[in-house]
Amino acid sequence: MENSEARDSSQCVRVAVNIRPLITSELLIGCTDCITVVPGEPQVQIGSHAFTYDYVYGSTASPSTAIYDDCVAPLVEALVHGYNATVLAYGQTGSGKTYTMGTNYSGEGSNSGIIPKVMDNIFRRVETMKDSTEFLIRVSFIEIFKEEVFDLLDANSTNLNKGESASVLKPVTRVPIQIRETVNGGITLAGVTEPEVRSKEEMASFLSRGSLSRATGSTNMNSQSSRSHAIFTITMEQKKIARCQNGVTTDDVGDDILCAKLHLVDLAGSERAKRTGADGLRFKEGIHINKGLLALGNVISALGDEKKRKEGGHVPYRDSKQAEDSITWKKSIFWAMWMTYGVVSVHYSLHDSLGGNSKTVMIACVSPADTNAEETLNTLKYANRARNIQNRAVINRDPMAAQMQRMRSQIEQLQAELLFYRNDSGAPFDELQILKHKVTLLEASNQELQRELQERRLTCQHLTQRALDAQVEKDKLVMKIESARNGKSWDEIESDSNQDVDLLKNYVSKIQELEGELLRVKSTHNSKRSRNADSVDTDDDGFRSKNGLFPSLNEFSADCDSKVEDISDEIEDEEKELEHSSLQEKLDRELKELDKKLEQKEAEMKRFTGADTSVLKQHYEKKVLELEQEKKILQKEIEELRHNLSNISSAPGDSAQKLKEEYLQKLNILEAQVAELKKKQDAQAQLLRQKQKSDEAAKRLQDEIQRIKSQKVHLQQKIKQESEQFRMWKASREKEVLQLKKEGRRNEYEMHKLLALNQRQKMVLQRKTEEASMATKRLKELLESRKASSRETSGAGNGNGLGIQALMQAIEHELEVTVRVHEVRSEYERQMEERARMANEVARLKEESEQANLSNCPEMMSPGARSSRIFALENMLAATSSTLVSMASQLSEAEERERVFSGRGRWNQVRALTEAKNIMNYLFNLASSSRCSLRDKEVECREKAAEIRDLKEKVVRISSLARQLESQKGELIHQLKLQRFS
Ligand SMILES: Nc1ncnc2c1ncn2[C@@H]1O[C@H](COP(=O)(O)OP(=O)(O)OP(=O)(O)O)[C@@H](O)[C@H]1O
Repeated sequence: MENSEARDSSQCVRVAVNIRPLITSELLIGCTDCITVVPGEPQVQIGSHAFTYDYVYGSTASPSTAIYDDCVAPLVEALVHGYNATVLAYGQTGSGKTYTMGTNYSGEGSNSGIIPKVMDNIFRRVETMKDSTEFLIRVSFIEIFKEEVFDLLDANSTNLNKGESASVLKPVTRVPIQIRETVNGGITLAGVTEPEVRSKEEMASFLSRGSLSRATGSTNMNSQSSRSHAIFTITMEQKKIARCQNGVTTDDVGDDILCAKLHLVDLAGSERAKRTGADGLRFKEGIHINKGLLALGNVISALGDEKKRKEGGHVPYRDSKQAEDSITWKKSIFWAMWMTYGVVSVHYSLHDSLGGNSKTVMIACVSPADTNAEETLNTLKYANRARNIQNRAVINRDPMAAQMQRMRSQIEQLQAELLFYRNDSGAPFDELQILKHKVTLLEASNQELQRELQERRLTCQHLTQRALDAQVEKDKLVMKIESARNGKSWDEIESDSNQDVDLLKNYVSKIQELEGELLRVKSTHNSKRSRNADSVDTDDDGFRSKNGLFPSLNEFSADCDSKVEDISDEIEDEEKELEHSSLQEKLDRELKELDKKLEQKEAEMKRFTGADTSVLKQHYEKKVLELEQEKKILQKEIEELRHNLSNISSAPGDSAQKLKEEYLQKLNILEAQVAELKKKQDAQAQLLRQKQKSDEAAKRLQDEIQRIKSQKVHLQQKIKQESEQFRMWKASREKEVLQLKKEGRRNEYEMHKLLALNQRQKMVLQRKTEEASMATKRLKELLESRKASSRETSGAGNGNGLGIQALMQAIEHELEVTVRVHEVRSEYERQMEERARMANEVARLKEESEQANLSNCPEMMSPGARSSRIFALENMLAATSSTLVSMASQLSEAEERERVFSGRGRWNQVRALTEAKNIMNYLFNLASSSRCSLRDKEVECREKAAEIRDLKEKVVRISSLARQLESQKGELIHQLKLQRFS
């Protein structure tokens, strides 16, 4: 069970890079941002180096506030599940480690930083789980200061009272904690204060108490520099609460006790004494800090080296060979830290093996300033190596509880097996079988789905490729047709097309890119246009890709934005003109329509007014009257006839009868005439009504014509107004353009002047850069040759004559390299000083210009001259930046090789080289400080040499004298002997 857990949770150390913004002190000396973050990728670039991490924050990547959610929250979750976890902030001094970790917590309200958020999250989790789990939470807060461990929560040895300045340390009153080795190879910190905490507030009070006690000091690079490595540890023990069911305590939760630790580490920052301006106590602290960090770097290197990891190579947990061999290991704090605090805390049984029982996140904090490029590069390299460290986090159970758990699961397994062998078809076994079967089925279907997915992916790729090929093929054919039309022979076409295939492919992809860009520009244009003028018909179909294959159409890369901005002015003008012309068109169209309507209405009107309606009316009315009178006369006649008829009918006789008939006939005729007249009268009345109606219609028509006419006038006015507005706009625009052209000419002249100045300055800069690059090139060569010679040395080795010769050669190389490094570094520092001077001048000039603007006082320098000077200086500042970064890169490489070289364990060689280097450094110091005394010494030496020459001459004379005396003596002895014989 634990093994599988261990395998599951095996993972690399995750690394996040946090780039803080440029701070005021950096901006004041003209620093620029030298780190680029690849958009959308966790990748950073500095100079020619590029690194990829798990996360990158700041400098336009994700905001730093997201660090907690992305990197730390999962670790808090892991802690609750029983895993050890570590968050480690690493980086140069002043790079923002304390800010990021929130280690300088000073109470409520200061909630920025990781630790306050961790506290909050832990207690929220505890609150949600308190019904089912019992928690015991403890905290400890220690610092490693000058290779000693101090307890920041120990009330007796706390070196500071609240409010006391951090820089007034009283180390005498603090007693370091003893580091003890445990039986199983681990180490413990004896008697460290580990109080239990029950609430977030309680935990926060311990954090702020420890923060106040932490050793801090002021340096040139950070006014509140942490001088120690601080580790805030939260230990969480948890046990499931047993529940009572029907009066019986259920046993299913077991005796599982989980105990895990979360270490929040804020390391002291690496520093260069020269840049921090550290001396005395600070300088010594700096040495300790750097020494510890170097050891840490070596551990990270070794752990991140895959080859070493596979071979089970040596990991220098302790900072030197001697430390590993002797009991001084206690002083090697990094070993202690790594081992105890889980960052890479090894499986104790494997002692020096690689990886640790912890889920670890390293936050590499960097400053983006180019003055810090060298240190930033070193931090990025270390962070990159740390990514390769493999940890194997396991759930930390109480050993006894874990044993019990193991035994319990073993019993369960045995019981299941027993049931199986007895062929007992009990329900739980059946259930188990069913579940097993289900799992198998699900696994099979999962596999099937994955296979299908894979196939689909392949098909998709295949289809995309085919579509691309088809496009190429189509273009090829179009080209062939074109060539055939141009009268080329078939062979020529064939050979041309073979040559053109690659070209075509390139073009297709190029077109693809360009279309993407065009579409993007077009879409921006369209969106603007649609916002500004609804009536404008867009014709963007032509710009739309005819081929849906190209995914690049959807990619709107950021670099297009700038182009769009550049042409947006032009587009605006075009838009305005388009808008105007389309409006004019629209109004013209409307006007034409009105004219047409008017014509129609007028034609209709004419039809009405064609005949003289009043005459017609009079005529009809007259006619009606006449008919009326005629009718009356006829009716009167009828009346008379009726009367006569009645008279006659009463008279007897034939004649009366005849008259009666005659009258009756006449009456009938008259009545028919009256009926006829009545009909005519009705028709006339009908005509009159119709006439009235048409009059009304004519009136309406007249009104409408009137309305249309007024509309037309209104429209004409509008057109006139619009044209006038457009004319005015165009005039103002032309005026503007003229002004801009004038200004442009002036600027061009100014620019020519500046360019000439810039050219001159560039030449100076180029010369300087060339000098610098020559130096760095030479350094590179030397580093290369040193690498080669170190290989030779290791090949020859073993103390024989050749080995010694090679060693001597290596030492010589080493010395030469040291000299070059020294030269490059002084050039680097000189450049930085120069840059700071330029930045000061720029700031001064800007301030002067502001003051001149405000007070209107006579200026010391003309504005043109000042702005050209500022421009030139800013150009030079920008140019220096890249030189600085490249030099920093060379220096970092030199340092890196040095580290690798010294990390190889060839102690004799290293010692010899170190001594030689010490002598070299000593000589450098001596040379710079006592050139005058050397001259005196030279004079003295010359005098002494003259003395020696005199003495030598004397000696020669004396010895010849002595020889003469000797021969005289011999002669005398000879004569004496002869005399004696004679
Ligand atoms: N993300 C950030 N945003 C704004 N300012 C920041 C940020 N990170 C750091 N700073 C500022 O940078 C300065 C240095 O930060 P900090 O003290 O955290 O650095 P450090 O790496 O802990 O340094 P040292 O190793 O010397 O202790 C502080 O003034 C801090 O306010």
